[in-house]
Amino acid sequence: MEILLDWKSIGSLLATLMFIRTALRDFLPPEANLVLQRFFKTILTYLQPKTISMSIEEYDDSYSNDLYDSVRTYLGSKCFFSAKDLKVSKPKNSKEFAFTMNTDQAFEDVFKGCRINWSFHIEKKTSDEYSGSDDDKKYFKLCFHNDYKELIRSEYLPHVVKEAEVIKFKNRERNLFTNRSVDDHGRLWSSVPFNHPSTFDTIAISPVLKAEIKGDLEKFISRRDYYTRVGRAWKRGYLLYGPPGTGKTSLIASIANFLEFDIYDLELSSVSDNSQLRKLLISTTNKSVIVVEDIDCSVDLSDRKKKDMNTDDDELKLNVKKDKKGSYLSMGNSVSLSGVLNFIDGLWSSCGGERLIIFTTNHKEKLDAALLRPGRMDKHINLSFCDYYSFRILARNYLLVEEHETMKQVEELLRVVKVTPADVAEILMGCDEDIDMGMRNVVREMKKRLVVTKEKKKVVKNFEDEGVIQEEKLENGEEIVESHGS
Ligand SMILES: Nc1ncnc2c1ncn2[C@@H]1O[C@H](COP(=O)(O)OP(=O)(O)OP(=O)(O)O)[C@@H](O)[C@H]1O
Repeated sequence: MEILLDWKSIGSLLATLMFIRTALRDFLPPEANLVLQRFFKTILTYLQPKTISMSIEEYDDSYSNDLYDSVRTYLGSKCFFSAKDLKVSKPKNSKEFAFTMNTDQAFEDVFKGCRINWSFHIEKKTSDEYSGSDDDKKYFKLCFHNDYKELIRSEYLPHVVKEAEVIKFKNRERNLFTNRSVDDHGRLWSSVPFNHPSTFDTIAISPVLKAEIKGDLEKFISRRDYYTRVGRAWKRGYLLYGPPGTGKTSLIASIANFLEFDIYDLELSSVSDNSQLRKLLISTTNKSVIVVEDIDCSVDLSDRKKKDMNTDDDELKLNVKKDKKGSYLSMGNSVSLSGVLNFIDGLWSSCGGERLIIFTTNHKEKLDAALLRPGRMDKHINLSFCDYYSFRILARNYLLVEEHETMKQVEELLRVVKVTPADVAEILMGCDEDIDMGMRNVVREMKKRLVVTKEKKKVVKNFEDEGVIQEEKLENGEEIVESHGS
């Protein structure tokens, strides 16, 4: 009954309003009419909701949107306490849990009196040149009162970016080398910390090589205009090769520290296809080092010539990977060699920022010539066994010693015995309070190896006489001789 009355009242109110409106229009002069119209318009505008929204998409014209990345990190740390539906994961090797908002969840943030409502959305995409037709459009949406538009632009968004950087930095510090970045790229990136201690001062390589690398890096980062002028991507490719334990990883950390670049450790064997590879690469930030370690084990790169003939890009899918001994591991990887080569060749031409791509291998000889040709790997850096100069750096780092009575002996032994800097570092580690013991242990280890080498040579000699010798190379590059006599 009450409802009926209400409807009746509304009806009569509307009728009255119509009557007044007609009366006003007929009896008031046009000027007064205009003023009244403006008045009603202002009231209507005032009554309209003043919330405005902005969306922050994952990709901006197919290129990754840095702001999206920052928002994800920022909200990840904030939403734990307030969002009602969270995704939680523990990235492999990470000590931390990662929280992310589920889709269509809301989270309210307050900044300088302004309430900001955040939500996360995923929409099915129709087709996209870069990321493939089945990719989803992901975006964050923020809604706030119109009055705070300027505050959001000039203060809140920069605040989000800054906070995200602090969070990322703390995560790196906490998780050190093993941390994988918590992102929705399938956890393919490992983020390497900025505070890795290896620098050009601590790395044990020859001074000539050190100066050469530093000079090359300095030249590279100062040549933005040059790269723009010649129309090439501002990138440089390094190939670090040498036996295990000679400092390839340490050199990468030294380079990143020197340039103050981020490091992305790309696990090629985990990338499912070329489009994912492309997407990952364009999602890297400017000023970054992209590392593909043990390239010879990641995909079967040596197979190129066989498969390259008369095949198109799709056919060129390599479904194998090898372990360090060269045996084939599980199938399923479908990153093509052409995918890798294409990205080296300049996928980033229009990305702007500088990027260094570093490949490492223990077996340079296994790499395809196409991968080694100039333009793809601008610099090949050989890291080898410990020489006297490198040893002195390690002794200084680990024992704080410049001179010692055994130095001469060490120098002579290093001429004939192959030890890696990692071997020496292992021996010296923990001997900083007993320098003599540290140095003695190094000498003892090298003498042991010398005896073994001499023994082996003797065996070779004997077996050579019997004609049943087969030479092989150990993985660490040390030549050994094994007899396969009957
Ligand atoms: N040239 C070097 N200078 C200083 N330290 C080194 C050097 N080479 C190796 N080390 C020490 O040995 C450890 C292992 O070295 P690193 O991982 O850099 O070698 P790598 O060549 O990358 O080995 P792998 O091929 O097995 O990955 C390092 O943590 C470091 O302590």
